Amino acid sequence: MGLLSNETRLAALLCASLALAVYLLWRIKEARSKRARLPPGPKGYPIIGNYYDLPAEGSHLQYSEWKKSYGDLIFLNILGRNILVCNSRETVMDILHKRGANSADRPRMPILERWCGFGWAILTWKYDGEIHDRRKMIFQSMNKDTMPHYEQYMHKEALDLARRILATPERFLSLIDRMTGTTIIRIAYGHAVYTEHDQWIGLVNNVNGSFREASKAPGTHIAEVLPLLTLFPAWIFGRKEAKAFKACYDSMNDMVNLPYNMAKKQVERQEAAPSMTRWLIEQNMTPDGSIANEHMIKEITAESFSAGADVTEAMIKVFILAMLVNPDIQKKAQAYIDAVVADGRMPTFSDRPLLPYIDGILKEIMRWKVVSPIALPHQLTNDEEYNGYFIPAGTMVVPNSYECARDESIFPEPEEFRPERFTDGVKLFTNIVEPRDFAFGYGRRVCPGRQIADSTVWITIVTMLYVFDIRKATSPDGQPIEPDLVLENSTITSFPKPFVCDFIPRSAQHIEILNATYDFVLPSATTKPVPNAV
Ligand code: HEM
Repeated sequence: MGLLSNETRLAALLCASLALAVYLLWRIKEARSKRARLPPGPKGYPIIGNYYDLPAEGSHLQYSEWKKSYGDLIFLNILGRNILVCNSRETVMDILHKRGANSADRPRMPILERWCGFGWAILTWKYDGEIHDRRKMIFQSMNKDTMPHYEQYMHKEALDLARRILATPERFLSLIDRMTGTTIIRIAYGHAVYTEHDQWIGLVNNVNGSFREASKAPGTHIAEVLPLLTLFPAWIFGRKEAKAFKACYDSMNDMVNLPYNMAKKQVERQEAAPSMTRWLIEQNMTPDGSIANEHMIKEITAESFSAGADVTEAMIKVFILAMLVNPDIQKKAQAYIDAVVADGRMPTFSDRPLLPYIDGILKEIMRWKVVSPIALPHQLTNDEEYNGYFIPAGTMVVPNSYECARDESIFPEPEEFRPERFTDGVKLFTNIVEPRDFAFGYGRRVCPGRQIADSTVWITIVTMLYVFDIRKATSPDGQPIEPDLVLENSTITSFPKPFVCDFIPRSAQHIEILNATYDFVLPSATTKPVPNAV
């Protein structure tokens, strides 16, 4: 016989059941109340949620449209994944900057990681473990000792671009594409690209080409809906699919290993030009001659190489578009440059403080057409309460940078290209929102390459404006050809659609000075890719 009577046992059982029922009711009520406190958003369908509400590309346009109905915060659910869209500068800053400790993760990108071989790139990682060391390494490799070398590379490549455009102006789009690649290759590895068919450029092309193929493969679309499938090898979709993903995987692998191994050999032979790789190897060299953290060094240099070129290219093309449709601004910028270089030389980085109007143009390029319109998604680590709303842990946070740049209360008539928002030509205004704050992403995941990107675009702008009048091309019947100002959206980066224009050298003297400057900057790089233009 037990110590408790049957009545007592029954009473205890009843009490426990009651407590459990109360607890369950409370949980259900709380879940309901939390659900009721989710931010508003389009209703969606059972299971698939808002899957069909979003276009495959250019989702920022739909978010901006929804802002009219739902406001600054929009909550979506796509196939079970919660998504919070921050549709104003205030909400972006509050969630991604002020609450940055809780919003620094990334959603998993299993297709990129497992099938495309991109798992080594920090942009696919959660915000823990080695990512801190890697981001620190990138920042540290851009320091006061290395930046002057990188600036010389940027300057040389900008001059080289101007000379190539002089020689074959009709190829200006592909030349800009090439130049942003060669600049970052030089910064990352110290390698100067001279020939058209350089193997290093080939590596980037292989990666881009195979990645495009893999993204188009039906398996990718199916796995987007059912990410668990990425736990299996890609050949479950057949031989063709497996081949596409393998090509992607192999090209990513090559990009991590081949340039690094070549640069490392040059460092060992003490023949390496300054670069991120050289600097990081030297900093991590141990007394026994081995390199500490070598896997990190080769992966972050490869990531800089792959992450930097496309977006910089898009920004420079936006600059050309802006000049085409704003000839008065172009003239004004040239007048400022001419006043600073009146002694018959080209502008250099040391002129930057004297040329606030060029910085005004650069800021307006970042604002006018945001080339990373939704940056990269972040993810909440824990539940979040914001303005009375409940946002569950694991929610993917999408900043609508495009909308931030079009806030009429800050930037009246946002469609207009107007550097005067930021400068009177004598100084830069300090009381206006800084477009870099939305062009390069947010909080703890802000772009670690932004200083390089900013300087590359600045020196390119000032060089192009010094050498050329950029004008609309004319059709055979003599009419100016209007460029399409609407950007073409891909998943992450938006690009100007292919367009034509004329590059008219400003005078024979400008060309002479260009050629002389080209010979003067980094004179040790003697192999000349283009004969002196006349
Ligand atoms: C105009 C050129 C560039 C633009 C507009 C740009 C923009 C961005 C944006 C919007 C992000 C996402 C930030 C976020 O998650 O909130 C990002 C991330 C990143 N960018 Fe850039 N970027 C540029 C150039 C570069 C360059 C030159 C490098 C390398 C030297 C670079 C390396 C990276 C890396 C490694 C990340 C991932 C950071 C992380 O996930 O923690 N970017 N960039």
